[in-house]
Amino acid sequence: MPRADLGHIQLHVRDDGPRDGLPVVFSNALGTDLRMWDALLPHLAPGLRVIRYDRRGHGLSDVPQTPYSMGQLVRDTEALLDHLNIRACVFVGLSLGGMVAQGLAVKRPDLIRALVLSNTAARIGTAQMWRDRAAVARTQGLSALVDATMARWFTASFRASPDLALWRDMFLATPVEGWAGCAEAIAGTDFYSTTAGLKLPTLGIAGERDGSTPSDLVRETVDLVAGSEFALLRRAGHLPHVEHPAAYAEIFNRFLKTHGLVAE
Ligand SMILES: O=C(O)CC1=CCC(=O)O1
Repeated sequence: MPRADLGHIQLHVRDDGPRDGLPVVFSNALGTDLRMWDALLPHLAPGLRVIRYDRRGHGLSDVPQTPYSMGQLVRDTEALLDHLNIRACVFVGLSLGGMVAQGLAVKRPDLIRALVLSNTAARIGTAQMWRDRAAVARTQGLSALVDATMARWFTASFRASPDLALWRDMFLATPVEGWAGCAEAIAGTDFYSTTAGLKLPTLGIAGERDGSTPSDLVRETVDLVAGSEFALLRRAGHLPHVEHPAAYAEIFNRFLKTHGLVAE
């Protein structure tokens, strides 16, 4: 299914695996598209229905006129899951995707059975920082932000490898207005009080060398959810599933098994 028509927007989506498998929805980081999960998929437990999508303003999805709000990003995802007739999914959100995960879990608990908050937080950075970055993107282009972003996302050894090119290219291919609109949505987001009210199986994952959402920040958010679990990946940055896909999947698969979501 290339693009889902949700009425107010068309989003690029991939819906793979058996229709009757446990639905697992992956929600991307700012400046990435659904290919960001490619390396992880071969390591996931068998039999899952895997749904990935490009957020508004990213990848092959529509780029509506800005401003965007977090409420709109959550509504887009809600509409997508309703469109695909998905209920009780495992929702994996990384960074901005993890903010959407928190907002969606509060708004539509019927859609989410278990939550993975990866390299994310209830509030990321400061509002001014995101507004400043959005202004730089609009005036100078994403090329003015790419080096600093790669340094926050990846460890030095990964940055020295040929694999970095894919991520630079993906970031630079993001429509400027889409990136800036989503950055401004992050600027206006503070989920501390609402995330603290969540009651569902929740796994937090952090990277030891994450320059965007340091592990202590991720842990602080994950600890808001009673009974949550937390895992730290060593020698990993902001996208630990890219640098260590097998280790990331092992943590995820174990979480699914512990909660009886897949067979032992
Ligand atoms: O761009 C960054 O530093 C990291 C980031 C914050 C939100 C997101 O999705 O990526």
